[in-house]
Amino acid sequence: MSDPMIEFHEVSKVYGGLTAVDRLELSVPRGQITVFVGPSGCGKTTSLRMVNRMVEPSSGTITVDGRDVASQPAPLLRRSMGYVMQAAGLMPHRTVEDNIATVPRLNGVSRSAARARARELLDVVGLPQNLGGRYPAQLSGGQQQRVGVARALAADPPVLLMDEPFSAVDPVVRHELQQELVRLQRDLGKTIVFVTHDIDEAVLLGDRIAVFAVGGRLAQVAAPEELLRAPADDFVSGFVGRDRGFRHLGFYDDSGLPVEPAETVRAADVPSGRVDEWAVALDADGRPVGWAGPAFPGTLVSGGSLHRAGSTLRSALDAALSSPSGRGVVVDDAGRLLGTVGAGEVIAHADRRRTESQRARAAAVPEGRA
Ligand SMILES: Nc1ncnc2c1ncn2[C@@H]1O[C@H](COP(=O)(O)OP(=O)(O)OP(=O)(O)O)[C@@H](O)[C@H]1O
Repeated sequence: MSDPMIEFHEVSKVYGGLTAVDRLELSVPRGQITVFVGPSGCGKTTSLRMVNRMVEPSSGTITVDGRDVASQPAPLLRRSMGYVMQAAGLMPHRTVEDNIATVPRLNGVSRSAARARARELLDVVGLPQNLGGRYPAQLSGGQQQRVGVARALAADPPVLLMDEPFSAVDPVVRHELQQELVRLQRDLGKTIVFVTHDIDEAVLLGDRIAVFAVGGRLAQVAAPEELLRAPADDFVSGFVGRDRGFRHLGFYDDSGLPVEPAETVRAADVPSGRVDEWAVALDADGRPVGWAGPAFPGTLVSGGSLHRAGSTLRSALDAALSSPSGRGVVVDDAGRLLGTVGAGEVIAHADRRRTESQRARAAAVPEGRA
């Protein structure tokens, strides 16, 4: 690894007779998101907490930016890294602004400067400034998690440790928070270690994924694409799941995927009209709002998911499979209809892409190593 930010050398943690983390050897690259994933009780949280000395290792060493964490006072070390946990962990009797300002205040920043920074950070995490004067209980779960992220960023630490930060919010908000984290990471270039037990979240967020197995053993570290393509052993392939082939479609964009022109009908005409074949119903701006079908005269049938041109084959296949007509609806960035795709075409295309990438990999392997 060219530029590690955090390194675990032979790190173990034993509680009584139980090995929570077993001789962990791992490098976390600078400026990327590394995800620790694995089933419950396999040592992910313990490994994360040893980085900022919330938990002390039984043996081994951990370095951050080349310095042994054991050589630094634990309270200072903790303040030098952002930490976000599942329940946001906000102080209930302090306003949002004061919660965010906590670490800068501990670091000696004046109250007014710390509050100004807090207001700036509300913006960074996508919250309106007027929430700054509220108390945590007056926010939704998703808003509280955003405040938790803002608080972790307040002292501009190079490292963010995140322990299942989005697991308590509903799936829609969770997806929003995940997208935001990817954006933040791109903009701020932090080194992020993110714990989850959800392989989908790991694949979505991780530049690299470390899969932990029961007994605190590191089973595999790899980029998401490699993890799905070549799980190291039965445990990893079982954990990444039977539908890993389907997930893999998320790594191919839709370039070259043939999009067919679609029959269309104006949504306003559907109630009276009859159609001979499936037609996409469009609003006045050319945006799909459903389907008209021969077996459903006069009815606007709700559509499936929409596939935005340029996104992945996974999204294209989902659009096709969720569509009442069997044709996935493809739209442009403004949400206007471009055409349709069928599931068979997506799969045939995925097959072509896979063959191409296998050929490219084979060509890249030095002679004698294939
Ligand atoms: N303070 C503690 N005292 C004793 N045992 C502990 C302590 N903290 C964790 N353990 C044990 O160590 C093992 C690893 O726990 P850890 O919380 O790191 O797992 P995890 O992978 O993060 O699990 P989860 O996904 O459920 O949070 C578990 O068996 C747990 O019961």
